[in-house]
Amino acid sequence: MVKAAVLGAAGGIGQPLSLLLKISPLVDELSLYDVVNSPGVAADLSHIATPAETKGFLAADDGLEKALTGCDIVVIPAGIPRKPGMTRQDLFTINAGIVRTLIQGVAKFCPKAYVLIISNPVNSTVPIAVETLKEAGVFDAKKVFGVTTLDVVRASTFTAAVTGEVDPRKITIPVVGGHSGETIVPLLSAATPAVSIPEDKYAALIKRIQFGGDEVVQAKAGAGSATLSMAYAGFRFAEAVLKAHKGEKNIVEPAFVYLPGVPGGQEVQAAIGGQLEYFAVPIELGTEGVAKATNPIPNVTEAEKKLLEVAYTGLADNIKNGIAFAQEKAVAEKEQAK
Ligand SMILES: NC(=O)C1=CN([C@@H]2O[C@H](COP(=O)(O)OP(=O)(O)OC[C@H]3O[C@@H](n4cnc5c(N)ncnc54)[C@H](O)[C@@H]3O)[C@@H](O)[C@H]2O)C=CC1
Ligand SMILES: O=C([O-])CC(=O)C(=O)O
Repeated sequence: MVKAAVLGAAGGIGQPLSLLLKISPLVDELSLYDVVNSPGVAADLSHIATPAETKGFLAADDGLEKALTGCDIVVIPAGIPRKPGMTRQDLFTINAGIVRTLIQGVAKFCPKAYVLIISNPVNSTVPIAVETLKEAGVFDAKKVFGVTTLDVVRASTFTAAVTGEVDPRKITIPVVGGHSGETIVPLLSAATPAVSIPEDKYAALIKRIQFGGDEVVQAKAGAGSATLSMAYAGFRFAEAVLKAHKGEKNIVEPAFVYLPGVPGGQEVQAAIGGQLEYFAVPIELGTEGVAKATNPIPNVTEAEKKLLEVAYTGLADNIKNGIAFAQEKAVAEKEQAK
């Protein structure tokens, strides 16, 4: 029996993501939680003739507790999206608190669940989640993921558009680092199968993958950011976690993880200079989450080395902000409780 929860289920990502989970044979029970409209979304989805029992919960009447109790996997797309002119870090003020509160719920009601964080800025919300779980004494690094799959999906799509491959799914490109602008590092040299990008197209392709989110934000012109492609990507990652949980082998997807706590993470940390505790790398998934983080950068090109250097600097700041926020809140809460 697998129980999944979507927190932020009534939103632009939450609704199509919940639809994909509802029609997945990997899910037996589906909890939809939001501060608005989740019972409506749940009633709608519940008419679909698939086995997953679907229920909606609001904050009132212990909704978060009811949604999360017994959950095996929690996917979190709660929080505000960008408008044109904003960076993902501009979302921190509001989304940091939302993620912390929801993770406190996870710590209390389903501490052993896989936690998939979509809410931006991922480079900071994941450290917030980790600090919050540590504070509650229930942190398992193997089960906490920042979802960067959309960068991997975009890398396939945009690279295929350059090489002329008609099916982008046939191209796999590791995308490492973080999830915003220049912290996103596509390693085209490690593509499988190998791809040949004309020199005069390389910089534009990298930029398009790094700033793919902006394309959607601008096209939606104030009505939000990527939702449908993100629902596809979020489901793809959730499905990978659940398939590996059931014992399927050789499932590898990049995700943003806490390196000191996962198998292989310390080697990756050393390979990226020893400073950063968080980094997106290809993860081999197993029955208990991360089975192994793999070092994706043993053979990077000079151009990729430069991209990585820029990413390290940006990431360090984003991570620091997330940790500081969670730690300050924890101290303030303890003071208040005295
Ligand atoms: N990791 C990634 O690759 C991507 C991340 N995102 C991020 O995902 C987040 C959600 O984006 P959208 O779905 O487009 O936004 P949206 O505004 O359409 O939906 C967000 C939902 O969260 C709900 N919400 C707000 N506060 C909540 C709380 N305390 N508890 C539960 N639910 C709460 C809202 O009621 C709303 O239904 C944004 O932060 C966005 O930047 C978006 C695209 C890609
Ligand atoms: O660009 C945004 O704000 C949403 C996002 O993370 C993406 O589309 O990659």
